[in-house]
Amino acid sequence: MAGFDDLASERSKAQFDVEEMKVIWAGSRHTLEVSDRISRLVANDPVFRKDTRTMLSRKDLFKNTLRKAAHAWKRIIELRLSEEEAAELRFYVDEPAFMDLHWGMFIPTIKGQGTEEQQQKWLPLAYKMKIIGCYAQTELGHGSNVQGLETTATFDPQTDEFIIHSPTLTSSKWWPGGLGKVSTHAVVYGRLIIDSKDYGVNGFIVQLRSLDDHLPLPGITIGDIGMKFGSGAYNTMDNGVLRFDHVRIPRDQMLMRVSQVTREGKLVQSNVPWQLVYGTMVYVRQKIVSDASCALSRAVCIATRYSAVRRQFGLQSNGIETQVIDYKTQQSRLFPLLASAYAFRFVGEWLKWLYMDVNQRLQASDFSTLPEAHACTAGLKSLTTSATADGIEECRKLCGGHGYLCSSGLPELFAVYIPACTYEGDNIVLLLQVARFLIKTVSQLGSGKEPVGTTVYMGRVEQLMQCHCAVQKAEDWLKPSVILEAFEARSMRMSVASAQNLAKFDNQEEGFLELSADLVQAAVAHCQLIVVSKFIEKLQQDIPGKGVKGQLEALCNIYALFILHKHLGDFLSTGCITPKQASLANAQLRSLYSQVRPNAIALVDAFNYTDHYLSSVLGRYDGNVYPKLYEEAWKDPLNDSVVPDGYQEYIQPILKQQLRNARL
Ligand SMILES: CCCCCCCC/C=C\CCCCCCCCCCC/C=C/C(=O)SCCNC(=O)CCNC(=O)[C@H](O)C(C)(C)COP(=O)(O)OP(=O)(O)OC[C@H]1O[C@@H](n2cnc3c(N)ncnc32)[C@H](O)[C@@H]1OP(=O)(O)O
Ligand SMILES: Cc1cc2nc3c(=O)[nH]c(=O)nc-3n(C[C@H](O)[C@H](O)[C@H](O)COP(=O)(O)OP(=O)(O)OC[C@H]3O[C@@H](n4cnc5c(N)ncnc54)[C@H](O)[C@@H]3O)c2cc1C
Repeated sequence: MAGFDDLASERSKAQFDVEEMKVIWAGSRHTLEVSDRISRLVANDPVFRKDTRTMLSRKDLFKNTLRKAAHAWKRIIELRLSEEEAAELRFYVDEPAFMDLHWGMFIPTIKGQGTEEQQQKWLPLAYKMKIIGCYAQTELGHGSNVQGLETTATFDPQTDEFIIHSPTLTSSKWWPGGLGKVSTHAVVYGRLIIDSKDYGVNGFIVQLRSLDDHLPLPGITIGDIGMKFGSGAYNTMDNGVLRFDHVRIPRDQMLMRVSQVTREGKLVQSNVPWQLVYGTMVYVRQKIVSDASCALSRAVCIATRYSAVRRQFGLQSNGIETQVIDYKTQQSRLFPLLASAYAFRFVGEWLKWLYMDVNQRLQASDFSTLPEAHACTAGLKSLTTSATADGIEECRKLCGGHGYLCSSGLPELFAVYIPACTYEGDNIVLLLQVARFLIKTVSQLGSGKEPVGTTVYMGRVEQLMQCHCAVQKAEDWLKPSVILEAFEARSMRMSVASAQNLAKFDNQEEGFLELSADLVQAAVAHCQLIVVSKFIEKLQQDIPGKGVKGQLEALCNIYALFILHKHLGDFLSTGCITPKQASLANAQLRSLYSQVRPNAIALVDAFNYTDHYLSSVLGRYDGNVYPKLYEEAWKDPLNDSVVPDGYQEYIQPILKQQLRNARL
């Protein structure tokens, strides 16, 4: 039967060891074992079913999410799951919920911005979930502009308390996940006011609801901000609104690692940079990059399997039509996304390492790598989430009409994913941060301050401003050194050109605003260079397993040459390559697609996703698409009755009217 046979035959064609590729994808044999075991545990538990999600009303959907979260927590306790296993469980439960903000933002904020004493007081309560917290930063009037927040925290020396207040409508907290209906506590960001002087934004731990009856405490107004894009999707989350009317909290509930307020009302700065108040965002942006590879690989897995099952046109001698995956246009849209999923996986791995390294340095009072960590997390968060959101939509189109059905799993994946382009920093705003970092780095060249980390290449500015790409034949594009130089030269030249244009302005801030669209492109070029270089570095590691390294090399080259093709204007206009070399790159790309084609199904099998996680009829492991699509359609509540509700009120009268008109 079509589907079963197609995918089995595809799997038999694979030219590499899929089991070893699973280890590479997971990160280690241990991680693969944990992920495999937990994914099956979730798939086999009826409470974690997902199939009715898009048909539930908001209230039922939300209650179902609460049920799942409570059940997840119960299983975590019963099975004594480690933090790693619990995180895998959350991943495979696959539903945004208040727990994400509690574990992903509230706890990390206390850890990163609280003093030892504050951590000792609050963390045990949070770890045992005796309190549930969220991250209340964004307001109705300001999200990107954190320094523009209006909530006030005024110190009252009489009572040794802060008075938390929402002075305007636009100061209402707006968006925090978990806030609307669940959280008992929040880290609230507000302006620290002492003796009428504004000391800027800081974090405060505020209790919101009673631990007895869950009612908001006096002076606090809370609710959900309403339905969001798509059915199911992010509507499992209670993004909330919050207002304070002179709510008092003890002084020791200001997070005081960065600066302290004494009993006398004096502000004392510690030796850590004030930017640490933004530290949780660096942590979460790093996590979001890893998540991007998961979301993109999931969509790619669905589209690749379906493309091997789906046949259209091109009747062959054996009477069978062509698999759509064999069309070159399908390959040229699908395989770069497959390559991007792997590329984002490896850059995510590296970013996790970078974050851990920065954290260790911070503990030892070495703050030197914080600007680089901020630029990398901001830039890569922006690059990977934008590409993933676009990629999921492309996968939907790659699945033709059936991709538009909820049972394909793609519409809900798209709807739940796209806010990643906005939350934790709007993607353009974040690229502008990278641009500032690049301009600063360029301005310091030749000053004796050597560029570090991902900007080391800028130290070779003279060479990179003049070099000429050495490619003479298509295969030359397979050399990592050739690819790296082209990407480095493009990024260097775009940053230098931006810096030179900026220097023409008397007022640098005005110049930055005027040139911001170009600056964003320079930032994108730098971030793409990071992704390419981290993929190349990954290939320099010991990679066991028959044929595994070869497949990864092909994917790395596809990613790089696809980006080169997509941004050809940059590469040509900066003179990094010639039009002839561009056309050789394109020829090489086509040849790489042919190389990946027989391995495509095995390359998506290596993600090791269960059918439960994919929740897609089109992406089923067994390829049994058509009977299941047919079966799925009959489950729609609209098919509960043969004649629909409303027939007598609305259809019959029309038909009768038509009959009468016809008689006239
Ligand atoms: C089912 C249940 C199971 C239970 C299982 C339990 C186990 C579960 C385990 C784990 C689950 C974990 C899940 C984790 C995933 C989390 C989920 C995520 C969901 C997402 C929710 C979304 C949350 C949010 O959106 S929070 C709000 C985020 N807001 C923003 O991002 C705002 C964006 N704006 C900014 O960041 C900044 O204001 C700015 C960057 C735009 C800067 O503005 P600007 O005014 O220009 O600059 P200024 O503020 O003055 O700063 C100047 C200097 O500071 C430097 N700088 C800026 N930002 C940073 C930074 N973050 N770090 C370091 N330095 C920074 C900047 O470069 C300037 O430096 P300079 O040297 O002066 O140039
Ligand atoms: C699903 C979801 C969950 C969220 N969860 C939380 C949460 O838990 N806690 C929390 O505190 N917040 C949360 N947020 C809020 C989120 O962090 C902000 O929405 C985000 O930071 C963007 O800010 P904004 O809404 O103010 O966008 P704006 O800044 O108003 O953006 C609007 C437009 O203006 C552009 N723009 C803005 N500034 C500039 C500039 N300087 N230069 C050029 N263009 C600019 C942007 O690119 C964008 O196109 C969440 C948001 C969403 C969608």
